[in-house]
Amino acid sequence: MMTKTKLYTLALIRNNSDVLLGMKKRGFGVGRWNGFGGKVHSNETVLEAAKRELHEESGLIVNELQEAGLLKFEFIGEPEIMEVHVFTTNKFEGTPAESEEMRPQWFPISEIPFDDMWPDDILWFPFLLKGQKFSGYFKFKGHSEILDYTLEPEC
Ligand SMILES: Cc1cc(-c2ccco2)c2oc(N)nc2c1
Repeated sequence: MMTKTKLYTLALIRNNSDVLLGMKKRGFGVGRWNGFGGKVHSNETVLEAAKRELHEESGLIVNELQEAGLLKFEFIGEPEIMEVHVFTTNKFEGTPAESEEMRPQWFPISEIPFDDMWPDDILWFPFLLKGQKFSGYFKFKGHSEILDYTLEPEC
């Protein structure tokens, strides 16, 4: 089967020792805490999409996002590979506000709710929190079982 890569963004906002997560209220990943992001439109760059999605989902305005990592997700039996560009910043304007998609909440980095997040997160968050860029590939069976993965720091 021919696989097709689709671009997504994911932004993790920091404020000193806290990280901003959103509870997904509907759609893909519903019921899990995650960063803010979504699909990249054909008329925008990945960076523009990351800023747009963050604003749509959290109300925050960011002028700069730094690249944090790259994650590729494959699902057994599905042709699409999700190529997720991960960004982070601690420079933002505004106060997080609930949207139709997301309910935002600040978490101390010592209390990140990994049990209620995508199962890959506990694996790559340490790189993110250390400011070490990373590149990962995860093969999922359904939405909760990782069959195998690769994950490495990228310089
Ligand atoms: C399979 C998968 C997808 C995403 C995703 C979709 C759009 C943005 O991210 C994830 O995000 C996280 N943290 N794990 C994830 C697993």
